[in-house]
Amino acid sequence: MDATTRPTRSVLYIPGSKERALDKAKTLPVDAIIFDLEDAVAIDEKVGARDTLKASLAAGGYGSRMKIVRINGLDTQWGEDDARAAATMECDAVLLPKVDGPEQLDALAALVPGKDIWAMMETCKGMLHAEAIAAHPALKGFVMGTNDLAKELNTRFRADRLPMITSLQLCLLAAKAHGVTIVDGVYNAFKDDEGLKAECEQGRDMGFDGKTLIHPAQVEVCNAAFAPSEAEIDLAQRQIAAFEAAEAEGQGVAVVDGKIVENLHIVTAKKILAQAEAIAALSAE
Ligand SMILES: CC(C)(COP(=O)(O)OP(=O)(O)OC[C@H]1O[C@@H](n2cnc3c(N)ncnc32)[C@H](O)[C@@H]1OP(=O)(O)O)[C@@H](O)C(=O)NCCC(=O)NCCSC(=O)C[C@H](O)C(=O)O
Ligand SMILES: [Mg+2]
Repeated sequence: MDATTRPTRSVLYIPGSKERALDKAKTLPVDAIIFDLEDAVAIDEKVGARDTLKASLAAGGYGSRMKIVRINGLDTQWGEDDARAAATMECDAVLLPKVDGPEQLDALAALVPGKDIWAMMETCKGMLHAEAIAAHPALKGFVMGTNDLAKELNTRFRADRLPMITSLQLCLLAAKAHGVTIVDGVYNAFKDDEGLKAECEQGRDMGFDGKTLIHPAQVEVCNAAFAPSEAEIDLAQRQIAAFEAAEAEGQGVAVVDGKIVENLHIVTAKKILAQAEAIAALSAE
């Protein structure tokens, strides 16, 4: 499973200070976990959470779930020590909050040599510098921070997210242009399955690779929304078969369900099948 097919449908935040939640996550069918040292951890617990988290990651048990550690900003009193601690943790990536520009990633890269870096995209400056941030050589993923973004923009909550569509699109454009994974922001009302489903579907329609979550009850809805559906898998298989048959007859175009199928559609079809296989492999673990 490579970086392009590794599923990131569901990305669950876990407060790095909560041992019970750290243990619970080992049993949840999430594709990735953000072990949080930032906003989910109370000020009095910030320093202790580093040791709790380091011990939990060292003990293992998270299987093939991607392990991402979110540190505090480097401009806070905890950030640099968090980064030095994260550099020694059993994790796949370090996530920096409130990234305004690529120079902050340079500073983090010097503290966590060899680790992949992910960026929280949640400030107005970050939106305006999204392309330069995505282009950073250590940067492998974007996480939308829609709560902080709403705060900075002074938007009101709307189910259609119209006030932040431009920001979401700017980050999507930057991520796709540089082959970077991008996951959507959290849905705060964690008992509202219908609202979550609608926002997941909107995120999938827009091109997000997955969504960040705050509670185990959100995982199932999210995994379903960001996995290829049976209809999509069936269509992809028929497109590939039809295109191969057309090519064998010297044609460059096939027709499936009344719609043309060209080489570019086959690229998408093969990606869908690869994603479905990768998800099936995870489920079989
Ligand atoms: C929201 C919560 C505080 C609710 O917690 P709680 O009241 O304990 O929920 P439940 O009693 O329903 O929990 C049932 C069991 O599930 C475990 N649990 C709960 N949450 C998690 C979790 N996130 N990961 C793993 N396990 C979890 C409980 O321990 C219970 O287990 P058990 O007793 O064994 O059955 C809580 O869900 C929570 O703290 N969520 C995370 C909040 C968080 O991480 N916030 C920061 C990230 S959001 C953000 O910052 C986005 C961004 O920066 C932006 O700007 O938008
Ligand atoms: Mg935030």
